[in-house]
Parts: sequence; C-alpha cells; structure tokens
Amino acid sequence: MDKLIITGGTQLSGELRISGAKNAALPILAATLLSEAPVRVGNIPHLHDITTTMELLGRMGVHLLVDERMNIEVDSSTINSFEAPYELVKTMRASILVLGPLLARFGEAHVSLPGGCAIGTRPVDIHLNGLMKMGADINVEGGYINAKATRLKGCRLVLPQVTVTGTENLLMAATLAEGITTIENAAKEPEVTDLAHFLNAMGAKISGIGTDVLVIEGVDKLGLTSIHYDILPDRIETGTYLVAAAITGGKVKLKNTRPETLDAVTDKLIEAGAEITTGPDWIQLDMHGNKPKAISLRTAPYPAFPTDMQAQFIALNTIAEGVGIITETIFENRFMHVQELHRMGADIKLESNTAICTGVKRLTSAPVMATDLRASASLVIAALVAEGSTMVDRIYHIDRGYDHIEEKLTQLGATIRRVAR
Ligand SMILES: CC(=O)N[C@H]1[C@@H](OP(=O)(O)OP(=O)(O)OC[C@H]2O[C@@H](n3ccc(=O)[nH]c3=O)[C@H](O)[C@@H]2O)O[C@H](CO)[C@@H](O)[C@@H]1O
Ligand SMILES: C=C(OP(=O)(O)O)C(=O)O
Repeated sequence: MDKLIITGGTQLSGELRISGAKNAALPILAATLLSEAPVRVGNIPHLHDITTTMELLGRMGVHLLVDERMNIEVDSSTINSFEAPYELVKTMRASILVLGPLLARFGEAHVSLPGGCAIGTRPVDIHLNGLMKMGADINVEGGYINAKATRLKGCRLVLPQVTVTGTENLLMAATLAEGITTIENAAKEPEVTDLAHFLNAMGAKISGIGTDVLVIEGVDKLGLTSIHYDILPDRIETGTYLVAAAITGGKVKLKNTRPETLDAVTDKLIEAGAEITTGPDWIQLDMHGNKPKAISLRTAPYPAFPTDMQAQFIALNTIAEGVGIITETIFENRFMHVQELHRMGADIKLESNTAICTGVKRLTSAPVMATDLRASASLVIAALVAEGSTMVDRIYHIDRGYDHIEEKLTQLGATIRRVAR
C-alpha cells in the first residue's frame, strides 16, 4: 500500500494546471452509454475512479480507446451486459450512475447497491423512487438493484432533498423517456450542469440548465453522430491547492480552472487573509507570507460552500489565528480527519455536526491514516506546515480524486514523496 511522506515548512509558490473534474467525468462517462455513435471525451483526469469506470464499462462489453492525452473514445454498440458488479461498486459509489442510462436505452440494469461509506449512509432511495415514478420496475434483492422498463415515461419529479448523483441519474434517464420530465429541487452543482451540456451536445433537449428546475423533453435516440466533449476543470482540486498554498503563507497561480465555480471557497479564503485575483480561466492566491485567520462556515448544496472542501478548511483552521466553527450539513459522518489531525497536535472539539477549531502555534508530524478522499487531502495540507516528516497511510483514497498529487505539490515547492511498502 503506497504512503506519502511530507516534510513541512516550505511556502508553496508557482503555477499549476488543474485537471478535469472527477465528479463531471464520472457521470459523463456513464452518459456515453446513451449514445448511438462513438463519443470522445477529453480533459479526463488521471484518477483511480476513472480507471474503475473504464473497467466497469469494459466489463459490460463497451469498447474504449484511450490516447496518451487521456482522451477517451467510448463505443457502446458492443455492449453485452447490463451489470455493475459489487466488487467495482464497493470501490466507487459513482458506479450507480450507469443505472439511469442503462435503463433508459437498453430497458435493463443490474447495479450493486453502493451501501454506506466512511462519510455517511448515503442511500439511493431518491434515484430509485424517481425511476419508478417514470415507470421502471425495480426490486432490490441480494444486494443488487434490478431494474426493467419498456420505455420510461416523462413525469414531474420533486426531489425531497438535493442530490447530485440522484439528479444526474434521473436527468440521464429522462433524456430518452417518452414526453416531458421536470426535475424540481434539482442539484445545481457545476458538474450537473456540465453533464447537461454534454447530453445536449448529443442531441438531448434539456432546458433550465444551471437552475433547480430541469425540464427534459425526451427524444428517441441520442448521439446519432460522433461528438467530442471536454470535461470542465475540477473546482475541488482547485480549492484544495488554494488552501494548501494558504496554510503555508504562499502564492500560487492555478491555471485551466473556472473561478466562477469557486465563489463560496474564494470568499472564505479572502476572509482568511488571502489576496485573490482571477482571470477567465485562472485564480491566483497570495497570502503575502501571513498566517491564515480562522474561518467559520457551513456546508450546503451549490452555490453555497461545498462539503468536499470542508476537511481542507478544518486543516487550514488548525494553525490559524483564532477560533473557527465548521458545520457539516450534507453528510452525517464527515469528520474522520479530525481524530488524525489531533495526532498532529490540532485543537478541535466535535459537537454533533460542528467542529470547533482553535488555532495552535504549530503542528507536529505523526503517522496518520487517510479515511476518505477529502480527509486525505486535509492530512496532506496539515503536513505541509507540520514540524518534521508526516507519513500519510492508505493514500489509495487520495488517488481516487487527485491527479498526480505529489508531482503537483512538488512543482509548487513542497517536499513530498510517495513510497511503496
Ligand atoms: C461522484 C459525485 O458526484 N460525488 C459527489 C456527490 O455525491 P452524492 O451524489 O452521492 O451525494 P448526494 O448529493 O446524493 O448527497 C446529498 C445528501 O442526500 C442524501 N441522499 C442522497 C440520495 C438519495 O437517494 N437519498 C439521500 O438521502 C445523502 O445521504 C446526503 O446526505 O455529491 C456530494 C455532495 O455535494 C459530494 O460530496 C460528492 O463528491
Ligand atoms: C465524496 C466524494 O466522492 P464520492 O461521491 O465519489 O465518494 C468526493 O469527491 O469528495
């Protein structure tokens, strides 16, 4: 099992190119199942979750071609199985995203139930209830969702809670349904918007993109001609490197990103004392060598502060001036990083879904363990300022969502290396 060893104490500086967004690439690769003609998808990040998705599509008989620049051509005309098996779903919950496309185009899907994970129970009831309302026949047996439909029927769906992959599954299903579907209280995350643009590029008729009411007029077929689509840049990767630079008092310029998708995050960094400058596709952060001020925030669906940046801001608060209060409202168990940060000397008290962080003068290195993707990022960020060398174990979590993290941080001047046991 690989580990990262990070020696703290360097101010990060320099420029970095941000990769494509994991959470847009996963639904878009699933959506290629809807296309009659082969589809080319570009700006795909090098991530373990992408390899898992390719394996999942490959096992269904889908033909995939990857070039050296990570453009992936997907041809689903050779599909011969409609199953997402447990051994893949258990490593990547987003495998549930094949459910909507398989059902809509092929009338059949067998997808292992994702189950809970470190950050919460994460049920998929809203996905299933929506599909049933569209006429699907669904039963759950032996840990599998078995779904069948002749042709899905458009209807009005009012989601009881904002769900990102739930909105995406229902959106993909609705593109080939008969008639009009409206999805109310839809997720507005930029990754949902990117998926909607991709579907429209394949011939879908979706309006209301970027709002919480999506209106989808079903069509008979999608992707009658081949298209090429580039995935939007990763706002969470961008935010993570901004926080990494901020905690070290550094100055970085992140290129190939979308500043307008990060307002909630950059506002908090400005509050922490950062000077933020933006251009059409770049963000620069300059802390002028200063320590951050403690930040209080509350996670909520987009455009509010993203839960996927909560752990990184807790790391920032560990050495900040003052007390920061961080409330997690999306997932019930997303504070696993706190106990590991304690091992490095952080002062954080947990009260229900709130973490009260009092900045300490210094963190010290300790062996720590990654428990989930963003928790891992927070440990790496803390290690960048800890005295001594910190060993972060179980970094397969980080490889799910951060493209070449040690190379990118090295490029910014950090002392970090990967070791294999
Ligand atoms: C691959 C991907 O895009 N993952 C993102 C996606 O996860 P994901 O789509 O799994 O998260 P959701 O938006 O669905 O979850 C939001 C909340 O709704 C609940 N819920 C969801 C569906 C459902 O059927 N029933 C239900 O109760 C969840 O337990 C959670 O409490 O959005 C999360 C919230 O922004 C992000 O942290 C994840 O990075
Ligand atoms: C929680 C995340 O991913 P997933 O939904 O794939 O577990 C994440 O990207 O932070």
